[in-house]
Amino acid sequence: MAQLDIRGLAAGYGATPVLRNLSAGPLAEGAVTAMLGPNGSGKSTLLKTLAGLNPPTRGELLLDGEDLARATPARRAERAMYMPQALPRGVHMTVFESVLVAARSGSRGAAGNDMQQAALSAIADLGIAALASRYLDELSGGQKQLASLAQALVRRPRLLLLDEPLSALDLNYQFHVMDVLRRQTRRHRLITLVVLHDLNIALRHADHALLLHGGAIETEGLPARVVTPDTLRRVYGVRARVERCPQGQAQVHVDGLAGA
Ligand SMILES: Nc1ncnc2c1ncn2[C@@H]1O[C@H](COP(=O)(O)OP(=O)(O)OP(=O)(O)O)[C@@H](O)[C@H]1O
Repeated sequence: MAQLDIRGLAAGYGATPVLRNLSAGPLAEGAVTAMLGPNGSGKSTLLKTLAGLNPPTRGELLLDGEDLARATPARRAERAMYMPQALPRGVHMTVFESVLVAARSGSRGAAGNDMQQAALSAIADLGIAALASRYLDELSGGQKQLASLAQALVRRPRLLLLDEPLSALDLNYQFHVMDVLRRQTRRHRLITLVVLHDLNIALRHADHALLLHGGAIETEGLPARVVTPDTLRRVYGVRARVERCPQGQAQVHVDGLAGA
């Protein structure tokens, strides 16, 4: 079955449980799923568990029917690519070299020229061709984030896990990156999960949304069905409206804190 199914997942840190009996999906291939929820609700923990960095204490993570929780690290690395919230520092490599290394680590026997071409086109897709020969440790925060996205996308994993990939990006790049993510997810039939705090971006660009609250899924479905005044009050504690702008796009307007 071509999809990701999360069933009865429990995970945490040492004796501290974070995710409790969490089930979500099926998340379809070719779809971008926005992972939403307040600070500390368990979004990064869920991504890290999917990436194999934080083994679950219970449950199944079925990717195309295969349980990732029981896969070897090598098999998981082949199938899933995880981009953390905090990017590695002090890597003295050019953007092009870093994307080429990522392309090689994900390739299955592709020729050298093909990988160079793939690296160049991942860099061009993200609109950072001008940065190709710059060193990663000399880039701005947003530029580094774009280079990391190029490294993630060039791998073309089955499961793409991105933790707040827009956090350092300006308005133009936020839109552009979500557009690239959607196109690549469709074209290469990826299953993409992206942690977002901007609900309007989720409404505008995601195909599906998961809303976490206290380590469990509060609700899941089409973004416009997940992001509602009711869920915003219950989960984020705000009074908000979700209204369509004149162009028809749903947008969140926060009027104040719930109870204020
Ligand atoms: N390494 C860790 N050790 C112990 N507890 C942790 C660790 N990392 C996270 N936690 C706890 O797990 C809970 C969920 O954290 P997580 O990082 O998954 O939340 P999040 O939804 O990604 O939050 P944010 O939006 O702030 O990034 C929090 O209560 C947090 O304090």
